[in-house]
Amino acid sequence: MPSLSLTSNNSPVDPKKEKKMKKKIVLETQETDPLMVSSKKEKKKEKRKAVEFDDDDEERSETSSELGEPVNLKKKSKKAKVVEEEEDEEEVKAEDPNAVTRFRISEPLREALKKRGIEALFPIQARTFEDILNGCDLVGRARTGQGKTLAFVLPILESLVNGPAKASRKTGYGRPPSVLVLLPTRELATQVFEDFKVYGGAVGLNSCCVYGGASYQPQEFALKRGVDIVVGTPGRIKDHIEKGNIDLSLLKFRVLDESDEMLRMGFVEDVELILGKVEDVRKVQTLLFSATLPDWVKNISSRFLKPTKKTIDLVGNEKMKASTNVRHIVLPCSTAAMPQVIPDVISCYGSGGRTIIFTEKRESANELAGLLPGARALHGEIQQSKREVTLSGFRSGKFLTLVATNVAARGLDINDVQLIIQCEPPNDVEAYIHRSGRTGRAGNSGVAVMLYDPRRSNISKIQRESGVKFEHITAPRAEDIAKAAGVGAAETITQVSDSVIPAFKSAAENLLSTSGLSAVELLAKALAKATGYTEIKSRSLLTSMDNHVTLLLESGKPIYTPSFAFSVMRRILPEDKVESVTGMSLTADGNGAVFDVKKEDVDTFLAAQENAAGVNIEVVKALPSLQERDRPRGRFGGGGGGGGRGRGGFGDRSGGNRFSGGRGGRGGGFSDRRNGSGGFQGRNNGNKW
Ligand SMILES: Nc1ncnc2c1ncn2[C@@H]1O[C@H](COP(=O)(O)OP(=O)(O)OP(=O)(O)O)[C@@H](O)[C@H]1O
Repeated sequence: MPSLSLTSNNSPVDPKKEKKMKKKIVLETQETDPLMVSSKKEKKKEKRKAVEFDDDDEERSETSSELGEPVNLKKKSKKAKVVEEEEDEEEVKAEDPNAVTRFRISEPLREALKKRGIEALFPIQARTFEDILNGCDLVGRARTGQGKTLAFVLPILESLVNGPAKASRKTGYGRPPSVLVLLPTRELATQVFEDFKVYGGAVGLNSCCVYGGASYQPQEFALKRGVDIVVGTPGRIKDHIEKGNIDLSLLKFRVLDESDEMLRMGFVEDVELILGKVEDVRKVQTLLFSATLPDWVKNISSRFLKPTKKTIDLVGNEKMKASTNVRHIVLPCSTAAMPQVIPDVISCYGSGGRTIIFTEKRESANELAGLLPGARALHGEIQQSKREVTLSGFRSGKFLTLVATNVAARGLDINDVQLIIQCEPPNDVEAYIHRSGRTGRAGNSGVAVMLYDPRRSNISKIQRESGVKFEHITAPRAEDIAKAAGVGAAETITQVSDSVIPAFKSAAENLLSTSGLSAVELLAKALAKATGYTEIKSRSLLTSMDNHVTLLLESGKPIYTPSFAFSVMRRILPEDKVESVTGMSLTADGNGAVFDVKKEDVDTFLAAQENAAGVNIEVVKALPSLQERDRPRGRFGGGGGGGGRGRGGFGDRSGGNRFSGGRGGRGGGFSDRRNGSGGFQGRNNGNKW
């Protein structure tokens, strides 16, 4: 039974309810004031008063009791302690300059935020809130995962229900939208729509999401019925405008999220057409957000935003443009080695959470998803309904590895993504920043591993432009993975019931007496077998290929070309052995060449140096710095081979140019319109997501 206290009119009130009422009054007072409502001192005073009032009441009721005064007093001091603790906690929250209570955010929105565990705004939200609510056009930039979505969702909603946009906003059946949000991908549109649904719903505003690949009818229906917020991809929105389903005459806000991607992808015309439908631009507020804002986007943005626009750039000239919550790692790996290396990278760096693997091409995504146990592919060629099922399965944890093209690079916010693997460095730094930013979100940490061809990859360019200082590692060694597996297996063995011992004891004794191995050695073998190991494969440092070893060749004079290295080897080794060499790369100092040979050929190569004076061949213990070349001939395979044989230095003989390609800059595809045949078809060139 809750204890009752007496109010001034002596009617009994549940103290919990009373406290809530008092709290509400305090919040309401705050709402009437603009930003930081009452000063800290005033707040303290108010609270102190409230507590004193509580105490008085309790004292009155306590003293009116005839029994057990000491008990009651004890109770009171405990309660007072709790109140004090609560007060301290609230003070800490209130002291946070970004506490939600310090902004002009109304009660229902605050409650909705609280339900999702949000009590303070992130810096980009805090820095842009007032400007947006006051009606400014704004360009906002913050690193990935820093909460840019709520940075526009919250002030827009607040403006519509309590702010400047309220007066002229239409309500009722068939109302035209007040807000239009454009995003580059369907998945992202759905995600942002979810936020508008939750927070907009809390203040009585409704939203709808329109994108290609989905049926027109339900979208038309929702638009005709009347909606406050429309979220979608440019192609389908343009279609709806042309069909007369979207009337922008009373639009109050237009938002370009991931603006650089939308404009870069050849959407400039669509976006311009859509934005151009607004007759009186003075009445519309335009907001533009992204983690990356190349200069050319800034220039274009001046066409869409008013000259008085504000720019809040939390990255600015800081060297590091990518997420600072992410460990950025690079690992040399050939295409052929990926199916073996990727599972090991996941076991070493995935922390048991979700992993997203990025490939450049759809076929590579399919192929890799087929090779990795429990992985699914996501790209633009997959039917929309299947794309949605795949993404929701990944979000809900039905499977933990998603192999995706750039369709998943932007904006996607998926819980517990611990690891990002990029199968090759992307062509532009923005793609690196966004892909690696799918982990390490909202203050959490994560790991991004990028696989690369040490001779051709533009790692130093990405490093320079993103400000990331890459950590260089080699593929997890089989010994390390086996060791970790052995520890786990040893634990499970102790859990095996003793009841099995009699059945296996005589076989064990027999083995011990005949094998010539010690008990420990035999047990080690048993653990290996239990974890699926029958041998430990050596892995090349250069290409990460199993059962390959990386060797260094020096000839006593500079080695300027791979052909020269091959010609040196031809003098001392049989042709078939020279032919079997893969991954030929020149060292950065110009004095040597590194390459991979099969494990069983190592001795032949090491012995061959005896045949020529001045030639040195040795096993590489740590990969030296290598010369980087541009990638004119596509990645993995094609060119680069020695001796004019045209064989790929990185030896992807099986798949030709599978992981090659890249995006053709502007005009690369994405078209989620008309035929509904997959949203990322290149319009102007072959950018196949
Ligand atoms: N004030 C906040 N407090 C706690 N969590 C928040 C807050 N604001 C946003 N979040 C959470 O942070 C995560 C990242 O937010 P969001 O997706 O908006 O980031 P972003 O900056 O748009 O990232 P990207 O550049 O990758 O698109 C989301 O899960 C979101 O719910």
